[in-house]
Amino acid sequence: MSGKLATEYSAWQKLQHIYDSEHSKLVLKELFAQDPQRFQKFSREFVSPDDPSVTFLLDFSKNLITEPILNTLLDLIREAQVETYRDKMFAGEHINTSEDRAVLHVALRNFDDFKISEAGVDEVAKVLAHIKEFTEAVRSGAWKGYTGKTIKTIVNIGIGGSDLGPVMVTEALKPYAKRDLDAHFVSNIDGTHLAETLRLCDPETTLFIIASKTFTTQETITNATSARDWFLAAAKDKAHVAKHFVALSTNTKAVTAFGISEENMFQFWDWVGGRYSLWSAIGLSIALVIGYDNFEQLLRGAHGMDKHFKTAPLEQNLPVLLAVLGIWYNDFYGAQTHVLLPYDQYLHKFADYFQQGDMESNGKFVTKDGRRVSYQTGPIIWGAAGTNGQHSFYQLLHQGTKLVPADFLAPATTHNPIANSLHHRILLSNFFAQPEALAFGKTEEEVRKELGPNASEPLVKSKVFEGNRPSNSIMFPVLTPATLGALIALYEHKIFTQGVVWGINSFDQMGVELGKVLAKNILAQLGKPADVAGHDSSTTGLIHYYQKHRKE
Ligand SMILES: O=P(O)(O)OC[C@H]1O[C@@H](O)[C@@H](O)[C@@H](O)[C@@H]1O
Repeated sequence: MSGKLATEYSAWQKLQHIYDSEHSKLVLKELFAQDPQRFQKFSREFVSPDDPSVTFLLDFSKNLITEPILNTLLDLIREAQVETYRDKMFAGEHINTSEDRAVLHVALRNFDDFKISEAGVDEVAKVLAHIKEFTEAVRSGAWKGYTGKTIKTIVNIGIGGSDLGPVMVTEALKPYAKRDLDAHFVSNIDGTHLAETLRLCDPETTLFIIASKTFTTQETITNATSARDWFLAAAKDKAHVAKHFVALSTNTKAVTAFGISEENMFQFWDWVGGRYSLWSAIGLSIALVIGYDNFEQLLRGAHGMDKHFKTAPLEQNLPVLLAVLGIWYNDFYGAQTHVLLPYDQYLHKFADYFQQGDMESNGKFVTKDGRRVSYQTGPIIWGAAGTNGQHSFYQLLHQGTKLVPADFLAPATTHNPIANSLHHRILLSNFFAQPEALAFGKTEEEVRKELGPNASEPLVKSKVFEGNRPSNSIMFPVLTPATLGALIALYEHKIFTQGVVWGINSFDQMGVELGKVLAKNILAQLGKPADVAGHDSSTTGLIHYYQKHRKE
């Protein structure tokens, strides 16, 4: 990010030239046939520098690249000074320029390796100790509710980054969960979300965790207030709130104004972005569910990836490799989306999580110095856990008209080896088969041979798979807290790397503000038709329809 538009880098121009002159010749079937070493050349094994059990394989050989293309993509990384900006991030420089903030989620999982001087970094260990002490008290039953009973249910109330990370990780690490502690997550302002959750809760045994970096988010504060009203309807005395409500926030003033005392508040800092905050106090619900030691393992796993990202040479650097492959398709092939396909039911929220992680970070059309980009920035992220997607949207992946680069992820060992691991073998056979089918397809000739001479032309054509559809495959031995931490950090740093190349600020989210302001204005006008003013005819018509038909 040298103040240049990405298109101004000479490596970018070279890549455009390569794409224009060579892309029709980049055929996976041929590339594999020509080079028996292709898998060896284009796969890397990550072994955490901190813990050799944290390891995974990235196979990126089924991508539309050659060695010269990869080298040119890495030249782009050099020219955009990604390593310099990476080091600035790790050093605590204020690389979030629009908000004048450091970007230090890496400091939340640092365990003393990197020296970072930024206010608050020296308090990380203290907050972790608070999380440890509190989670142990709740999990052991020492923490009692207002009638002396132990906590059986936790309800995290938060939205966006104060929800998606805890939801994704508690789902992913269920094998490590305390099964007699129910965890619920309420995010939507739709009263249905809270009402249906409260049906499952007993005020005497429920702990509410109010998670909000700003503690001003309309949805969260409204849900928290209604939850407190529900609680007080049973508990009567406001003094009991202290045993049933804790807050995770950077805003002490608003937390205490809400009625939660400072000792029940878990602090974090403005240098933790919402979508990078599961490592902070926002992870309290994770620590409650899986226990503090496992939560720390998650952090340590991420730290191992941080070290790798910071020190590994570019051609070995996994986040960098994923980033350049994404740029190749996004900016040269014109792919609009990127699909995340974990073959692990425990990772069924992984794509939802990185929808915010990636799209809120890199969905931007203005560079850091205010120029309109002339190229594509962040892709649309989507996905679902395998094999479900195969019976739904994979048709388009295989035979649609769009190029959809895919990441397949799977553990070699399942936590649930039922039927002698038959389920897992079937799952993995699909995990191996799908990238193979995408890459190599099925020719017309093969279809004809299969159908015989009497097959109709349309039938033959409809059964052809053109192939040449790229994917990455990531395999790991087993989904442990540390492995998950490393995987999340892998994608975080991929997003960072792409943001630097595109010249955008990956760490603000100005695009979420306009809708909030308009909604606030409209809320004040919902009373009667005469109050509805200042809108276009469509918006006015919609509000009038609501006013005519509502029954409250
Ligand atoms: O944690 P709080 O402050 O409630 O924010 C919750 C979410 O709000 C949204 O508008 C975005 O800005 C997200 O990045 C953020 O995670």
